[in-house]
Amino acid sequence: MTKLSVNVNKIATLRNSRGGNTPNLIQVAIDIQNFGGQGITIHPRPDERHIRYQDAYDLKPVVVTEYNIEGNPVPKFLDLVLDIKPTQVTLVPDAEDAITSNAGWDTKKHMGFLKEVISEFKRNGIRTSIFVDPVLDIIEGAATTGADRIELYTEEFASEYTKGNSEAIIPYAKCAQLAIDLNLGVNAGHDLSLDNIKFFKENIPGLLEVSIGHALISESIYLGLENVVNMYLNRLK
Ligand SMILES: CC(=O)[C@@H](O)[C@H](O)COP(=O)(O)O
Ligand SMILES: NCC(=O)COP(=O)(O)O
Repeated sequence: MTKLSVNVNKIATLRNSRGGNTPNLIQVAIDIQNFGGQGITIHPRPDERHIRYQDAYDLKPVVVTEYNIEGNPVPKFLDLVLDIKPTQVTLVPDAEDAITSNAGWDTKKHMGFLKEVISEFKRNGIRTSIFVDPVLDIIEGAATTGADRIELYTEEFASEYTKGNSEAIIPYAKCAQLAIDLNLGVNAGHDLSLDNIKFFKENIPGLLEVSIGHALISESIYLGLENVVNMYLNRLK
């Protein structure tokens, strides 16, 4: 079974655009779970342009499914995650000025650092996942870091699939199989959508979880949030 974790960054973006509390991020997270969502993902960024650090704390008591916090493990992020102790932390090597995540870890180059932060999170009972491009060497490195899971960075797949190139799935399927052979769980995310999720799910072995935000919230403008959550759940069966 593949779990759907809904990334609520875009709800925070909309809220912040007016400075008040509409839409109410906490209520949306509660509703998503009531609609069947199996997890809530946030990706706070240092400039707090969408998720604020305080949101991460406010969400903690209401996320009764899986709480996944993503981000670059700079000291402020490390402190936040160790304090909140979510179900899972996903480490993403994003630059401060990046519009959105745009690359996975070079697991060989950053091996020492990754081993250190991963062991600290694991000591605190937090499941660890690292965001990676679909490259076999990188997956081997991920296994050596001690991470529990990888999150496959799916931007390239999504963009190629939209152009009709369904073969773009091949490196992802190979990397997922290698991860399984190396005892790593497999998550995926970035630009997954109602259009590509079924094909992705059907072709990736052992897919445990997808985190989806940008497309899901955009689709909800037309189709409604409850409906869209259920459309994803149907495609992930
Ligand atoms: C790691 C990943 O792919 C997502 O967390 C994505 O980066 C969402 O972040 P933004 O909402 O800031 O684009
Ligand atoms: N980890 C990916 C995520 O949380 C959502 O990415 P996107 O759907 O907003 O591209």
